[in-house]
Amino acid sequence: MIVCTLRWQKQIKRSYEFDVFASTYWDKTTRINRLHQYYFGVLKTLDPSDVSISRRPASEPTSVPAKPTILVSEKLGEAGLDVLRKFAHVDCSYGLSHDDLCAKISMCDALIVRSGTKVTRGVFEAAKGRLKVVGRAGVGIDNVDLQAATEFGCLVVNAPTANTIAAAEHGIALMAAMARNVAQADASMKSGKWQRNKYVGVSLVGKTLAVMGFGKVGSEVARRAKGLGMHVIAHDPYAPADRAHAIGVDLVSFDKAISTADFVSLHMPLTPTTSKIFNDDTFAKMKKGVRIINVARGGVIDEDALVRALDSGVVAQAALDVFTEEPPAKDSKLIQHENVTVTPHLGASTKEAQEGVAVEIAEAVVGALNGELAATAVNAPMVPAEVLSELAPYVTLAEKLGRLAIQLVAGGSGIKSVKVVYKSARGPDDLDTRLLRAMITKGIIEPISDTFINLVNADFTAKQKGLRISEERVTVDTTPDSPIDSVEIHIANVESKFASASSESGEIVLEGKVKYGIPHLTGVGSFGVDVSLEGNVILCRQVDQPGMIGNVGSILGETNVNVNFMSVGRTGMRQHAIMAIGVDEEPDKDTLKKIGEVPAVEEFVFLSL
Ligand SMILES: NC(=O)c1ccc[n+]([C@@H]2O[C@H](COP(=O)([O-])OP(=O)(O)OC[C@H]3O[C@@H](n4cnc5c(N)ncnc54)[C@H](O)[C@@H]3O)[C@@H](O)[C@H]2O)c1
Ligand SMILES: O=C(O)[C@H](O)COP(=O)(O)O
Repeated sequence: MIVCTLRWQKQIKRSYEFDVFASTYWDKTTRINRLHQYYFGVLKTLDPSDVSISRRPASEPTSVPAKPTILVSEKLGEAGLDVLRKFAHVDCSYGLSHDDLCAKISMCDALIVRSGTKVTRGVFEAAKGRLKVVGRAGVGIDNVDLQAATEFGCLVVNAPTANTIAAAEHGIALMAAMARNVAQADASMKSGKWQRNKYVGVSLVGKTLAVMGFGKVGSEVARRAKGLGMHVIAHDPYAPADRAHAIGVDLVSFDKAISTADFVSLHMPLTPTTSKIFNDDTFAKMKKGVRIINVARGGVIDEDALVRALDSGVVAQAALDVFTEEPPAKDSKLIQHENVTVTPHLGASTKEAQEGVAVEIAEAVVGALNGELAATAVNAPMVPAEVLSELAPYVTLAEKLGRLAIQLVAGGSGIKSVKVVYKSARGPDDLDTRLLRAMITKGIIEPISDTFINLVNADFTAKQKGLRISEERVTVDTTPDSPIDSVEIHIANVESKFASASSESGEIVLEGKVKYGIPHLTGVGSFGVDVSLEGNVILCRQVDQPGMIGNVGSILGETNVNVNFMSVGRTGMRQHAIMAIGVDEEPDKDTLKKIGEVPAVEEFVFLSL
């Protein structure tokens, strides 16, 4: 806490207490300037010489993080915007061109889109590392380049549930409207005609509906179609049969579904496997006169093939909400086809769904910017909150062990494989190590590259750098109250800067534990040590003899380097020992040199955290 006294024309006007941005600004002038930057908008007449500052000794200054900026590139419900505005600067710039989006994105921490914004690799490149989260206010994430997001360490979250019913209702609406020529008859009447014979429709009751993709929307469509008296079958290679049976739906093969249905309703995501899955071949297998509804994604249909199937009468009608290109060309044969009913991607467009989606995505994005792992993460493992809080100190331990390990490798690179051993009283199913593996990867890679590593891109980056991280879980007989007893990092086939860190098998080995919530280094090579990992670490190998702790301690003390922890591990009395010293500051070169010159010190290394 800083106590700041402000004066106008040499009179003391007021004292304020501030949290300053960063506690590292020790000298008074800098701090005054810092406060000026913060308050200048309010105190325009203030001159730096009119501010006196004293640091309140009793408490530590805390940092005031700057508000993040969230760019919303498509219309989002007000309730969602309210959630965002409480936390961030919100820039609602709807309808940006791709170039304008790229120009803005490096000033944004998060981006919220619907299906109309293409979040390409170019967007991630233009973000220059600032973009942390992309929120998709809806289900389909085919407009976001997930591979690029992952490579750039950007989390992608979606809002997968709030528009399900809206989409299902739209599917049913399109099916009924198509079957009874509602749109065509409406247009005809509005052009002054009265064509009762032309628009004779077909009934839904008793007809077979094939639901292709029995997920959230597909199953809701199935439920509603049953209520309309239809016979419903479904195809979904990944859906559990009992969920389908529970609502009286049979799961069948793709060919069976398309060849027996009178109506085919599409509800699968657009993926490389489903792209153009409805094509000349598949239309040829359908019953003549079949009717097709698509509220999923335009790309699952080969649209030229659909036009051919409509022209030949194999497909009697189609009702489409989604298109390969959106908006489609005005003269598109498909859109203009008299047997086709179209809507401009309205499946999710109800007031209720849009408010729900907006809140769902706003909460996910705010949570992600706050460092929480989102439950709807698309490109990162989802770790439940309770697991996360239990693992928190081990996450810190994992990263620090990684950082220490890489600094022990001579040359600092050239590592091909790292083995991590988790010792735990819990069974393997009870121990989620993805987060720990990611943090070890972060600790190992960040000091030797300019890549920022997080849970999103850790595995990808390790693979890209040719680093294989293998994991082994060893069950030990300790208390299962704590998730992990110890974490070990083994790096094989590398030379160590500190020979004593290599075990008998020649691997660099470090072991760490969490004690009272604080990460500790507890093993180096074959030596047991115990040093809390709160600052930097000096490792010294020495001949075990009296006075060593005092000797090294006083060299550090002479240059005001504070020792926060010290421990000695030895092979035997008066034999070799390793002294592990935790230091708050980084000693200068001369101080380190003096430590190396202590006669009993055989080797030493400074490791910064
Ligand atoms: N038109 C709209 O406005 C609108 C609104 C909501 C959802 N959608 C789209 O609808 C689709 C479904 O959404 P959802 O929320 O039900 O998603 P979901 O993930 O709950 O369901 C998709 C289902 O498709 C299945 N599937 C995957 N590959 C398949 C394949 N090759 N064949 C058959 N099934 C396959 C999956 O197993 C899953 O059960 C998505 O494409 C989504 O983008 C569109
Ligand atoms: O995938 C979805 O959620 C739907 O296609 C809705 O897309 P929209 O948010 O652009 O309406």
